[in-house]
Amino acid sequence: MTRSILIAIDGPAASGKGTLARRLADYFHLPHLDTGLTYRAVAHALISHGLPLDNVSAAETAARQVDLSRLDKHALSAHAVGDAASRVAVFPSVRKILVDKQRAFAATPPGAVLDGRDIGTVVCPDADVKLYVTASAAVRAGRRLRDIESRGGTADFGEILADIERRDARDTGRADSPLRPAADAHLLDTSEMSIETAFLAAKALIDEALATGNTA
Ligand SMILES: Nc1ncnc2c1ncn2[C@@H]1O[C@H](COP(=O)(O)OP(=O)(O)O)[C@@H](O)[C@H]1O
Ligand SMILES: Nc1ccn([C@@H]2O[C@H](COP(=O)(O)OP(=O)(O)O)[C@@H](O)[C@H]2O)c(=O)n1
Repeated sequence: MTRSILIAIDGPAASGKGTLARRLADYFHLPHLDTGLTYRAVAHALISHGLPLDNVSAAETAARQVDLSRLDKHALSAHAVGDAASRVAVFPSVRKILVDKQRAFAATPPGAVLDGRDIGTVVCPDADVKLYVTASAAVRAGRRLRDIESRGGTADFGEILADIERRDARDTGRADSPLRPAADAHLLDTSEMSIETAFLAAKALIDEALATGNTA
């Protein structure tokens, strides 16, 4: 019987963690969960009902209704929904509801790849391998701008950069589960890496950790 493999990937907005997580999940034949979508789904539900993002009890209700098998990446992908998600993500009661669902996903054989902000530190502290993916804020803003333009939208680089820096500050500065690398995470700065180079670097780290049993 093959053992379960759990890969935890964290990092700031537009660092490339989702792209990397999908490639690794495909390569290692593991299910993938983009945990950012769970926070986006809560924010999207509040916005759709015209409710303020600091309505904690409505956010808790929306969090309870999140169904991991029905997360609509396309509907939740807007840049503004990411910002709104980081506002509901500060509430510990909302986090607890979502983290319980994320842990259940991670605990199901044959393992999984999860990406987010607190996977290596809080959701799956016993993951086999932990990666912390970064890139400079300017590189990340450029990537997000290209994302928006590729969907036919327009945006200003300076505004996207300011949004990214504000979100970084909110995610690293919150009291509950702030964004930070786990002590045993492998750091991967993709500022100067192509998607393929980042994938090969991550795969090498994971292959080595699994072969030596020297997992995170
Ligand atoms: N190493 C890379 N080099 C260039 N572009 C990248 C790289 N990694 C990801 N991207 C692109 O940057 C954008 C953001 O990547 P994504 O994986 O969605 O980031 P995150 O999940 O961290 O928000 C996507 O358009 C993706 O194709
Ligand atoms: N595990 C996670 C994942 C996302 N989040 C929050 O949800 C927001 C949106 O996450 P995301 O991963 O979809 O954002 P992007 O990196 O795709 O821009 C983040 O800015 C965090 O505030 C979180 O707190 N914990």
